[in-house]
Amino acid sequence: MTAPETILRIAAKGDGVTASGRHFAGAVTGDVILPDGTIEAGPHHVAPPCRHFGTCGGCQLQHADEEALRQFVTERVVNAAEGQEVAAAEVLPTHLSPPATRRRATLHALRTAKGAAIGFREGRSNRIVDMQECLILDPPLFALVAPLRKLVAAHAGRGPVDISLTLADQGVDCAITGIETEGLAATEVMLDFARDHRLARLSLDQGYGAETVWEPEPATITLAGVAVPLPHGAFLQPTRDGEAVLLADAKEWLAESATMADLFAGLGTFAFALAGPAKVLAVEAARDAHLACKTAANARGIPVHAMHRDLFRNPLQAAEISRFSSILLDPPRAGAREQVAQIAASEVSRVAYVSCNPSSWARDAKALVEAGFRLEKLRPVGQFRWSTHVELTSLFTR
Ligand SMILES: C[S@@+](CC[C@H](N)C(=O)[O-])C[C@H]1O[C@@H](n2cnc3c(N)ncnc32)[C@H](O)[C@@H]1O
Repeated sequence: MTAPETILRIAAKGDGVTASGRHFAGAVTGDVILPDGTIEAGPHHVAPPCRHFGTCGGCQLQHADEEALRQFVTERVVNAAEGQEVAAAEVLPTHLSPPATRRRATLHALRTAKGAAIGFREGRSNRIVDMQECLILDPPLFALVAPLRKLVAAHAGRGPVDISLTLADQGVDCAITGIETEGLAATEVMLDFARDHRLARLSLDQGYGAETVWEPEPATITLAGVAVPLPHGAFLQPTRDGEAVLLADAKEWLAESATMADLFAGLGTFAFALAGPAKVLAVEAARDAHLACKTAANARGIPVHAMHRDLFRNPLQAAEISRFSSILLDPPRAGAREQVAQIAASEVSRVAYVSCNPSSWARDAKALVEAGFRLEKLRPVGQFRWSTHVELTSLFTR
């Protein structure tokens, strides 16, 4: 390289990119790459606030300031649309979740010669970063890290331990895989741990699936004012503030609809927010999530009809889709190619598409545009702050 080059944007995997298309790890928008390859920090380059940044795989972008982070999330979504030649009539302000709001996380732990290590893994490695601080976790989740370290040090075998933490209505729902509790004394230890730390639920998976050992009252998650039973491992939007933004968009965009289908509905995050007086069909393939949604809707007499169906193998057909005033879909990272083909072939004219993967969304968006839809609104959302995971909401009409 002969002349210094300025970083113009952050690429999908978190590297800084120059005008000539060169990628530099650790560089952010506005940094200058000197001829010897060193990074001269620009106005958007900040000192990473967490001591683990650089080794911990949980965050990739703590060296970017708020403006550069926002630009990254926005461009990921807008560029994905443009890459498929899908033009948005309006790009709404990007939402970024603040620090200390992540309400679910899976940590890894291992007993060591000195005690135990617990935390996220290093990037591209199985090594565990022993977490002394975490700026993304909701404080009740982080508060359990030190006690869990002690528990693993005293009671785990030599194998890996996985710990899923979710903030439920009653406190933290904790599911541990890899600690064996044979005998009464070992079980007592786990019960004491749950009681001492006021867990909402403690489940242990000893190779035969999650088994609840402590749950003083049924664990629930309140969605739009409805307390829904919380099954093990069920999907939840990662932050409350992010969920509120997704719901506000969906409610505004689908306000006029009398009947809706919420596809890939999970526990009913969108269905419960959109129902009444509107009627909502909530379709979901995970049986536990489907049953939780159904139970909550029936118990409260809410006009949500829960349907158990695999929408990859058996998407709602065009004739079924045409019965609804509008469709909301929020598929997993793979997107919803088969389902979108049926939506495209139907008579429905209003579709809200929420996505956690701009690439698969853009592919599906193109199929909708080819079927006569227009992308009216597009909002980039960054619930996984400081990471390269990006989400979005979008409204299509025809
Ligand atoms: C991104 S989550 C969204 C869940 C829900 N909309 C929410 O906001 O909480 C995607 C959901 O799709 C479900 N899912 C995955 N594959 C599916 C399939 N083939 N058919 C139907 N649902 C599926 C998952 O179980 C999960 O609940």
